[in-house]
Amino acid sequence: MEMSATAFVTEDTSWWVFTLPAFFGTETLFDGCVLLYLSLGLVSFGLLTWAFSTGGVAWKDGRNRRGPTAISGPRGLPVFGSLFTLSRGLAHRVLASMAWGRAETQLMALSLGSTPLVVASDPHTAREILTSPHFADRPLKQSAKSLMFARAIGFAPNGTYWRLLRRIASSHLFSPRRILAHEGGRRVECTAMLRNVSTEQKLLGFVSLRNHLQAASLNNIMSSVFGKRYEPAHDSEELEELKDMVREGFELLGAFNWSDYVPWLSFFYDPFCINERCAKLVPRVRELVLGIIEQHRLSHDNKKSNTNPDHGDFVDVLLSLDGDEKLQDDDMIAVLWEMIFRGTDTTALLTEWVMAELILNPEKQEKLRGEIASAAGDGAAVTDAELAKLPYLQAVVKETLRVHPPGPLLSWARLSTSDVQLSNGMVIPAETTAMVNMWAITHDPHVWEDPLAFRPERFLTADVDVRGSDLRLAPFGSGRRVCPGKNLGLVTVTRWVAELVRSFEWTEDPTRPVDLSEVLKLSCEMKHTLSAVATQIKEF
Ligand code: HEM
Repeated sequence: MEMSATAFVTEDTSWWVFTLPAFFGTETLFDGCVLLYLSLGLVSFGLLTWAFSTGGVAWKDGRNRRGPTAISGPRGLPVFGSLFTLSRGLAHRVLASMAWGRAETQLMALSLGSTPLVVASDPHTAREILTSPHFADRPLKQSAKSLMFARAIGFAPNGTYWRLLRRIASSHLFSPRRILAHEGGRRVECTAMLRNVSTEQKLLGFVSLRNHLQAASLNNIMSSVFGKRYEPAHDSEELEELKDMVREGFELLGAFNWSDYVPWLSFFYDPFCINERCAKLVPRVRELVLGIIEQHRLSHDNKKSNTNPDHGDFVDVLLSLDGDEKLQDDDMIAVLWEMIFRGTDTTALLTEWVMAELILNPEKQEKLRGEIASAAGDGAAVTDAELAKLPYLQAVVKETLRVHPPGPLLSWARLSTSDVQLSNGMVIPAETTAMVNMWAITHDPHVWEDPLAFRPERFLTADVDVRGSDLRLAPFGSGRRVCPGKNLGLVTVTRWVAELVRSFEWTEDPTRPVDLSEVLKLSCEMKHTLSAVATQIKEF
C-alpha cells in the first residue's frame, strides 16, 4: 500500500524535511529527497567554491589568477561576500584598514554579492586603472538607471554618445571662456551669502554655515544651468519643490541598494523602496526641466539677435547645438539634471570642511586672511584670476581636498570592458568593477608625511596638481572620465573661502564645538553641521 506523506510525517519528528516537496512543488517523497540532496550538494559546492576563492565567491574559477601575479583579497561571507562590510559605516576607512592590514594596497579583490570588485589604494595602480581606455565605463546602479542617468555624462557607456557629451562639456559648458563669463554672477551670489551670514549672526549670535553654502550652491548651479536664480521670498514654492527633488535624488543615488549586487534580493528586501521612489521622482523632474527648456525655446524664438553664447546658460548651449551634436529632449533633461546633482553638494560640502579646519586652526585662518588682504587691498574686489595666484589660499583648498576628499572612493566606480594587464603582473578580468580609494592614498604615511595633520604649508614647497595628473591627490579622478566640472568647482570654492575669511573672523562657538566626524552619502560630508561665531571685519 502506498503511504501518504502526511501519515509518514506523524511518525517522524523531522517534519521539515517533508515540507520541502511541497515547497519545491514536487509530488512524491522520492522527488523531495532528490531535491534535498541536490540542494545540499549545491550548498556544499557553493561553500567549497567560496572556501577556495580568495577575494570571495565572485572570484571563483581562478578569475584572480589570469596574470603572473594573483590578485588576493578577503573571502567575506558565502553568497554575500564583503557586502556587510561595505554597506554600513565609512566604507573608505574600512577598505583602507583592510588594504593596509593585508598589505594589499596595490590591488585588493573583493566580492559584493556576485559582483567582482578590485580596490586600488596606491597612486601607481590608481593611475593605471583610471587612465586605461579599458576602464572608461561605469557600472550602472539601478537607481541611476531609473533616474535617467544612463543618458547623462556620468553613467553613459563609453561610446559615440558619451564622447559627444564630453565634447559638449569641454568645449561649451565648462570652457575657460564660459567660466570667466559667469564670474560676475558667482560674485553676486557670494555677496548675497555674506549678507545672509551677517544677518544670521546678528539674529542668533552664531551661524550654521551649511544652509548658506547649500543655498548659494543651488543658486550658482541653477544660474549656470538654467539661467535662473531663486529668491526665497518670491520663489518659495518652486524653490522648495526643487530642493525636495534634489534631496530625494541624493538619497536614492547614495543609498546602498543590496539588489545591485544580489539581484534576487529585490524580491524580498528593498528597505529604501528604491524603484517605487524613483518612479515617483522621474515625472516631477521631467515636468520641471522640460518646463524650463520650453521657456528657453520660446525666448529663443522671440530673440532678434544672438547674444554672446558664453553668457548664456547650459540650456541655451544645448538648444543651440545642431547637426550631429543635436540632443533629444530626454537626453537634455538627463544631462541638465545631472549637472544640478553633481554641482550642488560637492562645492558646498568642500567649503564646509575648509571652514571647519580654519576654525580649528586659527593661526592658519589669520595667515590666510593676511594673504588675501595684501593681495586685495582695501575693499577692492578680487578676480578669480588673482585668487588663483594666492599660494596659501590654494594650499588651504588642496590640503582640505587631501584630508577630506569629497568623493573618498571617487564617487562612482569604473568597469573594465576587457582584461587589463597591470605593470605589476596582475590581470583584471573584463566586467570587473574597480574603485580607487583616494582617501587611503591621501592618508597613507608612505605617500604623505604626517597624513593626519592639517598642514597647508606642505603645498607651498611641493607643486601638486589636483586636477588629475598627480595620483597622490586626485580628488576629481583622472583619465577620460575625470570630473568635467573640476575648474568650476575649484573657482567657486576658492572664492567662497576667500570672501568668508576676508569678511569675518571665524571662531568656535563653545556650545557647538566643531566635530570632524564624517558621514558617507553620495559624498563624504560633515556628520554634524558646522556652526560658528562670525565676527564681521569688513563691509561687503
Ligand atoms: C569640489 C567639487 C567636485 C568634486 C570633488 C568632484 C569629484 C568628481 C569625481 C571624483 C568624479 C569621478 C571621476 C572619475 O571617475 O575619474 C566626478 C565626475 C563627474 N563630475 Fe565632478 N566633482 C566636483 C564638482 C563638479 C561640478 C561642479 C560638476 C558640474 C556642474 C561636476 C560634474 C561631474 C560629472 C558630469 C562627472 C562624470 C564624468 C564622466 O563620467 O564622464 N562635478 N566628479
